[in-house]
Amino acid sequence: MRVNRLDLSNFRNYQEVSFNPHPSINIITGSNAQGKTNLLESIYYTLRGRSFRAEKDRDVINWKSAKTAVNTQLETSSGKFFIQWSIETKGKKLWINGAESTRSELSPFGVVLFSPEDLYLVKGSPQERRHFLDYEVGFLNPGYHYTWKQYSRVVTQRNSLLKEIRTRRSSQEMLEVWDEQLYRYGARIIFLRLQILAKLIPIARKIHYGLTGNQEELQAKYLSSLVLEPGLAEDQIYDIFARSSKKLRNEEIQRCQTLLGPHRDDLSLSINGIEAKAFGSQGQQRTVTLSLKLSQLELWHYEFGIYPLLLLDDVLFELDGSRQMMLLERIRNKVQTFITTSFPGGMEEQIKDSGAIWQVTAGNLKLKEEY
Ligand SMILES: Nc1ncnc2c1ncn2[C@@H]1O[C@H](COP(=O)(O)OP(=O)(O)OP(=O)(O)O)[C@@H](O)[C@H]1O
Repeated sequence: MRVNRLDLSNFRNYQEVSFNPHPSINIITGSNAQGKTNLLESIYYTLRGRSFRAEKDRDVINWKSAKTAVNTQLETSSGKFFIQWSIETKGKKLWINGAESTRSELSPFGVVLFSPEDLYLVKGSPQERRHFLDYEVGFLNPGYHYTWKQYSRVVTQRNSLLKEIRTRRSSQEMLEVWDEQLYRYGARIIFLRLQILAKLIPIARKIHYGLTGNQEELQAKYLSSLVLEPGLAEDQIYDIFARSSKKLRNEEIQRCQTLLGPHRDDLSLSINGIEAKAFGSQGQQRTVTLSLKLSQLELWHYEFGIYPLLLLDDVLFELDGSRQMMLLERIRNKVQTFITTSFPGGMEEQIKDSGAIWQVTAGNLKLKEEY
């Protein structure tokens, strides 16, 4: 899958810009605050229908304008697609090949982003790792998001009810209704997460081993708030969830909180048997994140037969030379990649025959060198 052309009109600090990226590696360079990340953001927006950093859609509209347009010509193994976004303060619209469409119709088009914030995947709270499981790999199963939304709703409602039972001494009868839904959606989420991880982890381990010159072994394990043995079916997880939850009923009422379930789970990540969060160096944590991100690419390819786009925002050059080389070898002529950096020194040699360097200056983009 690749972007053949991107036209931006009043997107962040770009007024009118056309970009015909290289089919393989694109290095976007320039001083600070020139628009490198904004360019990546526009590509991400095209494919996900939201920004990876703006809280509100209107933030991406150029300050001097009332609306922005992002038009992208995309090519995949199933054909050519023209994706148009029009974003205004009052709302946004999407057209795919001229027909008004919804965001969910973008699901066949994949994009994997690695930005500095993603380092929290290793060093952040369990919530960051659950976010990875729910938003970044959950999409591989079409029913995942629906189940996850239903589950979140049930947890919120159940927590309010627990509070009511405690403060107003209401009857516990209503809890039964929510409990059944909690176990059903919860067991499904855990089951799907385990299924996805069973595919993702072996790929990530292999990539990590390669990126570290066969020096480091990555271990990743799902940490559930329930006591689960390997290989359980969904209804077995349901039963364990129900049994364990009933034992905690009184404590849940006292604390007004649902204490068990996938919203309390985590993913443990270690390198050569040592916990990456507490003991990994910055470079090691970065490599673990990169291995997980690259395994997303491979998993997507395995499931759908095409590689998504890869966006690396300010992260490649924090890796040492050999890890950079290994990364570029993996993606060269296979994955269309966009890499931002203020220091492209030495890249010319590495992207030989397979990339281009672009210069961004105050919202203007120009081809610096093509290889
Ligand atoms: N809605 C907007 N309209 C106009 N300009 C904007 C808008 N939002 C952000 N900017 C400006 O865009 C500029 C470039 O931002 P961007 O984050 O892309 O920089 P960058 O080149 O990636 O820099 P760095 O190397 O520091 O990460 C900033 O100076 C910012 O003020």
